[in-house]
Amino acid sequence: MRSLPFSVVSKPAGAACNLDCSYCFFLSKELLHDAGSQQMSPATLRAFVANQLDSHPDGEVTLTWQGGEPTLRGLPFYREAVRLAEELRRPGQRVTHALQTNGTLLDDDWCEFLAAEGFLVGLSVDGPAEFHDVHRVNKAGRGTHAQVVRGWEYLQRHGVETNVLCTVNSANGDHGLRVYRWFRDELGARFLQFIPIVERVPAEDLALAEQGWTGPDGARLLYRQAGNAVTSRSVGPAQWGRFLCEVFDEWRARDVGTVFVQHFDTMLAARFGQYSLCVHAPECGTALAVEHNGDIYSCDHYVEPGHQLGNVHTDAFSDVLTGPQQRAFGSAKRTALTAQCRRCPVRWACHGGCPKDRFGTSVDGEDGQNHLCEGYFQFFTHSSPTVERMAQLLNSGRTAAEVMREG
Ligand SMILES: C[S@@+](CC[C@H](N)C(=O)[O-])C[C@H]1O[C@@H](n2cnc3c(N)ncnc32)[C@H](O)[C@@H]1O
Ligand code: SF4
Ligand code: SF4
Ligand code: SF4
Repeated sequence: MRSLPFSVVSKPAGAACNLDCSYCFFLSKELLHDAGSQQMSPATLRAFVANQLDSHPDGEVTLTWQGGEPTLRGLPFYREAVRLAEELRRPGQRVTHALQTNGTLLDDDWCEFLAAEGFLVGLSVDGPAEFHDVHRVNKAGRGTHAQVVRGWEYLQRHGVETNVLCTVNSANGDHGLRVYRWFRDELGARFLQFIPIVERVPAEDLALAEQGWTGPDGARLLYRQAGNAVTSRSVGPAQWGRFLCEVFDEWRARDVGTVFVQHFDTMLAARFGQYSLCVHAPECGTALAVEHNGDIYSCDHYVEPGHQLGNVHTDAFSDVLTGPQQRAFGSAKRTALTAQCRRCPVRWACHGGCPKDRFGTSVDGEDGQNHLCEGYFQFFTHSSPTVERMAQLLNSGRTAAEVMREG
């Protein structure tokens, strides 16, 4: 059978984290497991790596570590992961490594290793301190900006390839230009990804969710994609659209070809029928998540009962991907589009957005409209003429950056 291209994020330290970001529902996922260690065992690591390699017999394999905070699993675990990949890979198979981190525990030892092994690192930063420190706090509730910037500096000093992941939320949502310029001019970042915070929650759980998923009596709530209320930490639909438009205008005027913003690259690729971001692809279902105990889930945003597909010890990734449950999960993204989406002029770029955010009502009164639709529509409509022009330039053998000279 032909192997499907797919990706997996895995959680070597489970949902454990040294921070307590107020919008982070991933922390609640520890409730899925019995109390005890959330550390991925050597046996599960081996099964995970072998399963990945077996399911990509001829392609390139990326081992992506996430969390919780994956650096809590310690450097020896990753040295072993790299060694195992080398031991188990077939001739001609290439293995690359990626780590998504809050950056606060990075030091010279870590960064020397990450550089030597060619890791691609995603670093979470929500812009300048005045915004970042609102939500990205440690267990004592203190902002973590200074530690994250120190982590960035270690990464730079050792030449580690780094992407910045910036969530867009209630604190920074009205400041797209300031955030973008800070990344470009003060941090010196060149690869940026913006993720909208949409903390969807049933109305009856909203009060608890606003307190960070733990009530005064210590009651905890397992986060699920359910309900149609959102926390006050979430970005608003129009705010999300304005944020992206502000960043786009600055990028289009100055930075095409020198700063890479995932949403803009994705849009240009979609113009050529290629989909690099599941959120704006016609279908999804090829981005799996693996918990520390090896349990496999449909997607990192659906680590919840009802979406478990198997376990790395017993089920091949290639089988769970092509099984009926996951195929239905992936194609529902297309088949469940509302009539408003189906006739939308920017559907080619948007594709209705992520199913987890489809809890709004369409203009026709139909359920299942993306909560962020207004913002997506605004952004994709605003940027379409420029993207179209870039596509024309590329088709005529020129560079997309030439669009900047055209004013
Ligand atoms: C869950 S963290 C795990 C890795 C690491 N601890 C970090 O912060 O980068 C992965 C990414 O998810 C983002 N994230 C956290 N809470 C989120 C939420 N409610 N919605 C969308 N993304 C979220 C984080 O900001 C981070 O960029
Ligand atoms: S550092 Fe990452 S895992 Fe930890 S609380 Fe923040 S977003 Fe969540
Ligand atoms: S549910 Fe959303 S995040 Fe998950 S694979 Fe589909 S589009 Fe991507
Ligand atoms: S912009 Fe709105 S209507 Fe258009 S495809 Fe996206 S979610 Fe659907």
